[in-house]
Amino acid sequence: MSGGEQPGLLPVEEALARLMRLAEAAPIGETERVALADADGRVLAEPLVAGLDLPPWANSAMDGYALRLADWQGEPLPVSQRILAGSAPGPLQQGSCARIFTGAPLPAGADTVEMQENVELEGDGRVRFCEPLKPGQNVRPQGQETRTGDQVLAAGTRLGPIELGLAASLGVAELAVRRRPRVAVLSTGDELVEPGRSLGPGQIYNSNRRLLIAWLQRLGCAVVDGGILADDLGQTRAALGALSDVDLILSTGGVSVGEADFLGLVLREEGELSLWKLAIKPGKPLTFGRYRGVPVLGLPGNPASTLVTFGLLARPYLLRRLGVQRVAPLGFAMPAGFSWSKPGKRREYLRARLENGRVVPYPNQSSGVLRSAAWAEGIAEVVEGTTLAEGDSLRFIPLSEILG
Ligand SMILES: Nc1nc2c(c(=O)[nH]1)N[C@H]1C(S)=C(S)[C@@H](COP(=O)(O)OP(=O)(O)OC[C@H]3O[C@@H](n4cnc5c(N)ncnc54)[C@H](O)[C@@H]3O)O[C@H]1N2
Ligand code: MOO
Ligand SMILES: [Mg+2]
Repeated sequence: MSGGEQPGLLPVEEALARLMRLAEAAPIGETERVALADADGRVLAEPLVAGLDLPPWANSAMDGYALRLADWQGEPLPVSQRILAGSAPGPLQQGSCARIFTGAPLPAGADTVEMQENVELEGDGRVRFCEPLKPGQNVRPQGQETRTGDQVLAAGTRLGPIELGLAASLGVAELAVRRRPRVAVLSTGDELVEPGRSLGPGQIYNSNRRLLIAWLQRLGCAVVDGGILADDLGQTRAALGALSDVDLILSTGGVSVGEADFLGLVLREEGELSLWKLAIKPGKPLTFGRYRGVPVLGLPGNPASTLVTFGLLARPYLLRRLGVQRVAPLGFAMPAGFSWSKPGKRREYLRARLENGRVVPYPNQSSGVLRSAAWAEGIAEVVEGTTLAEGDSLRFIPLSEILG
């Protein structure tokens, strides 16, 4: 145990490693074929193999003139044809050049293109090449990007705009993807009220439900909205037991040690518990287990704790169940714009911004303050047992890296 670890609290890396093993043991293996238009955010189930060369034929990278360099002695050349993108040119006549435009096929026999800015047109229409020419210049050869049979995307790739564009460039209209994980969202807490209704004494609005449902949908999950679950042992058992057909029950709240924290209790006493109590702030009481065989991830109820634990642990868990290999956010090192003098027992994830190239934390890091995350551009990691002076580097994980 290193100096900063707190006995009984699981280090974050160990928790993530355990969650990854649990995810690998419960893959969502079924696949379906979807149109590219419906594939954004989904996970590729089979490698994408090129069924054609890219480009499919040699073409010009510039608007200009195509010629065969070996046959050219430096003299001005007559223009024997004009080739636009989308046309199918005949072969290049010997002793001539072709007017050609960007993306147009190179005529057979031509091997070099000069851009039009570097030529002069003679009175009789012949083209004088004014600059030295290199063989093959401004030509994009057939198969330069991809050869037929190349694997361009591995199974387990998460599909986004770039991957969809790449598949389209290969003429692929449908892809085999993993089916959407079915995730039930439960918000525990007698104090919770949905927006749109008026607040009674002691009540607050349910923010976690909206936050998690929107995030899960961006992740390609099919959400089963379990609404608000009362702080009641019997109702907790019943709610968990009724969700036998989902891939994951994701709840918030009720995992600490309070007398109304029943979710953790049910898992600890009646289910199987794989992790509980992490060396992470916010997020310590994060709980993972199974209830009647269904995986249950209990996120702490404080909204910033929900955000951090979903982004750093639940999101990687779900993606790994879909076969995605690189799941943990990478972030990057940035200099601190603050100092940290008291080494913590838990790894702290500060909601922070970059200002003048330095990490600046939101002034109120209470785990109940969701506004800190709306202000923030990322999460800055202060490792347990360490101190920081201004200018020391720390990991900054942009929210954009994890939100989706
Ligand atoms: N004696 C101890 N008390 C607490 C400990 C501890 O170790 N010993 N840990 C604290 C930490 S750290 C956290 S985090 C919280 C987490 O508790 P729970 O996950 O059991 O969550 P609740 O108690 O149900 O709620 C915590 C807080 O968050 C609010 N909340 C809950 N759900 C929502 C929601 N859907 N939308 C908005 N806000 C929500 C709730 O009202 C509470 O204020 O436990 C500490 N206690
Ligand atoms: O771990 Mo709790 O999330 O600090 O507030
Ligand atoms: Mg509660």
